[in-house]
Amino acid sequence: MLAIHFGGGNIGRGFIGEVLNKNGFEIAFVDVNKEIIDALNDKHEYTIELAQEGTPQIKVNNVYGINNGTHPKEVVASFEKAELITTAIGPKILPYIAPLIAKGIQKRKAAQSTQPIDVVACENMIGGSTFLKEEVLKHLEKEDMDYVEQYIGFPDAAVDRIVPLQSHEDKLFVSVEGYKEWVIDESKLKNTDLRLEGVHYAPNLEPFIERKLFTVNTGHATTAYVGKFEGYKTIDEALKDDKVKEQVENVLAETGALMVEKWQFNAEDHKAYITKILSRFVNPYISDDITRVARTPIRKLGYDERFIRPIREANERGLETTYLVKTVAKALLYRDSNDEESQKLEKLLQNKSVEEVIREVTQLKDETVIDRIAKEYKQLAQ
Ligand SMILES: NC(=O)C1=CN([C@@H]2O[C@H](COP(=O)(O)OP(=O)(O)OC[C@H]3O[C@@H](n4cnc5c(N)ncnc54)[C@H](O)[C@@H]3O)[C@@H](O)[C@H]2O)C=CC1
Ligand SMILES: O=P(O)(O)OC[C@H]1O[C@](O)(CO)[C@@H](O)[C@@H]1O
Repeated sequence: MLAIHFGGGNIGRGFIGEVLNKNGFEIAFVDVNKEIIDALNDKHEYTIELAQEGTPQIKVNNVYGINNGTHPKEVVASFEKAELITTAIGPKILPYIAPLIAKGIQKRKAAQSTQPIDVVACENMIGGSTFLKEEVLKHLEKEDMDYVEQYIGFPDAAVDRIVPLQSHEDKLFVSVEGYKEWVIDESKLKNTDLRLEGVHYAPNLEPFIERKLFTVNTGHATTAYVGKFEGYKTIDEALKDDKVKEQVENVLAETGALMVEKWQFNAEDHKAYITKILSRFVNPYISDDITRVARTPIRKLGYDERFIRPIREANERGLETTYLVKTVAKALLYRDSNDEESQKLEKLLQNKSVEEVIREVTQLKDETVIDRIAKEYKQLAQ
């Protein structure tokens, strides 16, 4: 059984690889990072270490690498015998791998394969696989459409495991937190015979992905933007400051109220979920750089992303958004000289009014919310 996984980075090796290996798959990691690909082809195995007491290790074997930059045809050829396709490559990169996936699908069609297969995007975004499908369809012909609809599934998914930026002498070694959650929308599966152990199949993914994105990712990003504003470098360091911690708790109370109202999560259970998530952020075995969690602020300030969507949806329901709005203002002030989007944001704010920048970046139409964010920003920027 072969699985093709796009993105041999932290979550690819540190989570998806572990699950696929446990389920008996041979894994072809597709990546443009030559060092990673060469190491995979040299060793055919790697080690995951759990960042918890005793630091237990897990071996992942039966793996190899394909460099899609230099060997795209090899990627396409491997689609013929693959039984699962996954990605963990970053939302912005999905359009760049879409042409290869389209060619791979055409390869299966040419081989008259009637074995259904699923393409699962494991990215931090709502509707990741659906978005990838739209990108893939752009590279297919009209006559391919029936084949895609019949045999190729793009079920959305949510993945949750904290894997910080890290660097080891062994390029494949990866340290991850013990906690893990991978949920796949079973309603969009085509290969319904394949059920991965370690994956939860949900008839309706939306509550899971929203609860995860608007708690783990909103909470983490709040820690990062507020923490950076207060002068910290790492997530755990920032959360030791009560000012930061309180803002994170207040933000999660706001998104929590929305989740409880929208999806009828039990309020007490949701409180316990928040407590669990906060304890993961301060895991003493992990040092997570603020720059990783805050990366690409323009994307994170997007219309359907971790701040703006809860603000919009809470407003529609008359719920509180004071601390979400305060955090967006701090995100606008986030600066990292190595982050292109942060640099772009700074330039935008130098050349346009903050109201214009908020409209452009968040796509918000509600002028009252735009004014509230702008007011907070102006106070902070003084
Ligand atoms: N690190 C984490 O804790 C988690 C990350 N995620 C999501 O997983 C995705 C990947 O995140 P990480 O693994 O942290 O990032 P990463 O940077 O460690 O891994 C991404 C990999 O994609 C490769 N890549 C970039 N452009 C490529 C291209 N055009 N073709 C082939 N490969 C390419 C990079 O070389 C890298 O190895 C993101 O969407 C992230 O939001 C989701 C849950 C947890
Ligand atoms: O990967 P993104 O979307 O840039 O956001 C980083 C977030 O993703 C995670 O790595 C996993 O959900 C979190 O630790 C962090 O909040």
